[in-house]
Amino acid sequence: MVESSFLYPDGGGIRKAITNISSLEVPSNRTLINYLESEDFFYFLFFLIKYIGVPCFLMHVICCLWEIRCVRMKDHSCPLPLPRGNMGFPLVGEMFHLFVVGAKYQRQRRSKYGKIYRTHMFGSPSVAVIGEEHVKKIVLGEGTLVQTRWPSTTRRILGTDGIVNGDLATHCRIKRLALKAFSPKYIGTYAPVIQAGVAAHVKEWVDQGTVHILEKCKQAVSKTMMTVLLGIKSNDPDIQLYIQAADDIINSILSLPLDLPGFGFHKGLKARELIFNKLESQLKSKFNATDDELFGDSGGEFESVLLNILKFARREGETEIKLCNLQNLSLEFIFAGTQSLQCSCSLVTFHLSQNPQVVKQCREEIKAAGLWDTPLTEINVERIQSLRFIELVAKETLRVTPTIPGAVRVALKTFELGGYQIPKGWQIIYSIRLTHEEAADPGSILLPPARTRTLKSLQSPFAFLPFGKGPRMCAGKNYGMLFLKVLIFELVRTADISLEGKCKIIEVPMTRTDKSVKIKFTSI
Ligand code: HEM
Repeated sequence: MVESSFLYPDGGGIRKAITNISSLEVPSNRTLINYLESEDFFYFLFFLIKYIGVPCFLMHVICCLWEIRCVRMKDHSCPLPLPRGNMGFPLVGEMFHLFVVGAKYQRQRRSKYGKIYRTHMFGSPSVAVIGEEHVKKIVLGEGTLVQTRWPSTTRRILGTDGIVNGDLATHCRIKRLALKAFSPKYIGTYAPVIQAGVAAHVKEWVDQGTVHILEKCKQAVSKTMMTVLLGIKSNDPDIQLYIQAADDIINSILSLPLDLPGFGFHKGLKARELIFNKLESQLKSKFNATDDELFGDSGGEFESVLLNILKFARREGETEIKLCNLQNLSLEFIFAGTQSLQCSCSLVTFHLSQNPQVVKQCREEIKAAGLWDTPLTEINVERIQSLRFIELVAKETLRVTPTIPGAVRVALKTFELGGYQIPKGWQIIYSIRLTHEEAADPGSILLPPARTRTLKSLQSPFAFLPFGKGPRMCAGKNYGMLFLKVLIFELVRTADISLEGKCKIIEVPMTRTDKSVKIKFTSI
């Protein structure tokens, strides 16, 4: 009896109700009226009200209070209303909705509330913004209306002396140097490493026949990035260790900030130390070198992006650069560049597998340029860069399936957007995915690129923004585009590409093929 009242605090009524529910079928010898008047029905009703109705009602009341609390955080000195929307559940806001429903969540909210709506995401009251005219105001408002702010874990792992988390002055100083290192003039110097890497990986995929494409793209991108960006050679005995460290850094960024063994954040800090030590041993001698030594003949040695940045700063004289800036920058490249490029490569391959007509047109372009039979490593990169159709395929992939679906800012002051107020301190999430969708035929799948020339999205600068826009635009855009173009070039020249089994595209937090997706390569 004691046990029974412990389990069923109302003295066994619930047990009875559960038993009644399991035998809910109304016995044939009793009329419905009899059943409704019976004690069984009373228990059933009691169970529903007490254990489902009351908690749901309380939850509803709590959500209403949460909604009121969040809405009261608006700027009362501003006469404009807040955007329409829903603040979700207390504390977690609409994070569950996003992760359970995926990208459909944003589409549902857009059709319900329009192109500007309020929500609660990543622990802050937020406003989601869609559409070129609104997104333009956000991305160009950096420093005046909004600023980029990453979670504290990102700042602790990546550091605050680089582009992503540096103060405005540091951001501008380092970003200018980074953009120079990725300018068309210098991108050509990295091309041979990209071409050799892509050629070797594509050959391996074709030899294997059928591969899990996301995993293979991860390997291809990581190894090449280590060499080109950080200067860690592909034959370094510890290369796998550094690639693993890069993975740990990416995984730790949005983890719980617990520096305890076994936790992602702890792994991230260890990985950071490993890469910092490697760069210190590689770059210290360059920092201590005289101008003659630094700018003299490199003896055919490959010059990485980081080394080029150091050289630009030294050449300019007044631009100061420290080892910590380059160390932070290396982690930022890993964080911002590796995963986005890996995912984009998996998507480009997937789209090629779905569009044989596009593959055929790429082949015709390559043949017309006289590049069909030349080994990839012997082709001058300018020739690949001049292939416009292949470039359109890369852009079209990023338009239809933008790897990074949006970016986050924080309002520096209360301002107006589309007739609504955006209160100071609120988060602004601008959507790249839905801005692309707004500007194009809804639901289109990799349009034949010939049609994309007339597409509004490629003509209007703020309707096509897979790399963002404005002062915070992607620093590695040229590198990413070149990598994708070289990959498309080599894939269509080498093999027929088809999907094996099911197709599954993941849309949150980054757009990519699912790790189970297999692509079959048949040598031609
Ligand atoms: C196809 C691949 C890539 C895509 C789609 C992509 C996209 C983006 C996007 C959307 C942003 C954020 C813009 C914003 O906040 O408004 C960004 C930022 C950034 N990306 Fe990329 N990216 C790619 C590859 C790369 C690569 C390869 C690198 C490095 C070599 C890189 C380095 C960065 C950096 C450093 C930032 C921060 C810029 C800043 O805060 O000023 N990205 N990228």
